[in-house]
Amino acid sequence: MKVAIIGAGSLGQSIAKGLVTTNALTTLYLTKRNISSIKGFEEFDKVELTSDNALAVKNADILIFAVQPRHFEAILKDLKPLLNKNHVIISVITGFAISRIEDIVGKDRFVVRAMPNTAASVGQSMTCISVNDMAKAKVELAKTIFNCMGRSMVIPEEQLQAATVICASGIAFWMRLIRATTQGAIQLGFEAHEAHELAMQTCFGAATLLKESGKHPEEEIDRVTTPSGCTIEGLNEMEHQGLSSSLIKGINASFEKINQIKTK
Ligand SMILES: NC(=O)C1=CN([C@@H]2O[C@H](COP(=O)(O)OP(=O)(O)OC[C@H]3O[C@@H](n4cnc5c(N)ncnc54)[C@H](O)[C@@H]3O)[C@@H](O)[C@H]2O)C=CC1
Ligand SMILES: O=C(O)[C@@H]1CCC=N1
Repeated sequence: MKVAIIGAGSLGQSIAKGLVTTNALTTLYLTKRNISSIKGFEEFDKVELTSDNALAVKNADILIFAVQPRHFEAILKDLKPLLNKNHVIISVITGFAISRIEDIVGKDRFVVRAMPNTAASVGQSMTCISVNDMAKAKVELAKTIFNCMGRSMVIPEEQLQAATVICASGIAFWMRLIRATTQGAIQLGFEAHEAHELAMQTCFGAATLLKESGKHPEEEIDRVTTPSGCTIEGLNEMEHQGLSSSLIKGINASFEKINQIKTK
């Protein structure tokens, strides 16, 4: 695979970190207007850094666009003359519909819209993928790419905005929950670094329990809650204060906002 990431900013670099150790990769082009901040990637033999998008497009088969939404249209229009029928065009750009990409490159091109998250950099992204009609033949390839940096799920494009809230913004939501748990632990007497480790590893353990057992969260909750014990006391107080409700409302607010964001 020869891959180019056009726009190696925050998300583009997370994807690059997830991809760089993949054996299937022969070359990874990283483009950015000013490449001085990504020099660290030079330590990888397979990585080529350039500010020349055209060079990357000419030399790669798989193009991952990770620029800001407002820049995407102009960049794609510029590169259009260089695109050939074998290129797989992958956009990770929020809110930019496949139909808008097809309007620029044509319906006869392989177009994939994907939404990874920043945990791609540590091989733990949850990436949702949608494809145009042409790229139905490239679904396995798209999954292979994103499975290199975590797990992936193919979903209808109509659900991609919701997936962005749950999985991409979701990283921030979970961070805030971990942070709040840390604050609670400090109040109970732990040093900040200890509190952070306790919160993080407990969160990791909870997710791993569900992943490995396939159980519903309530089943695992039942195993922890001693009758009249401290867990149910804490859980009930959290619910009286609206824990589940505030999370659900936050997710809905985020979804309303993402549907208002104009990408032009
Ligand atoms: N899935 C996720 O977790 C997230 C997704 N996003 C989406 O990912 C996309 C990228 O977001 P970020 O990485 O946060 O943005 P960013 O601003 O960090 O990265 C964009 C990069 O594109 C580069 N760039 C701009 N014009 C260029 C050009 N003509 N040629 C080559 N490179 C160019 C910029 O120098 C910058 O490094 C956005 O569309 C955003 O909506 C953003 C944050 C999180
Ligand atoms: O906050 C945002 O709007 C973008 C989309 C998902 C993550 N970051």
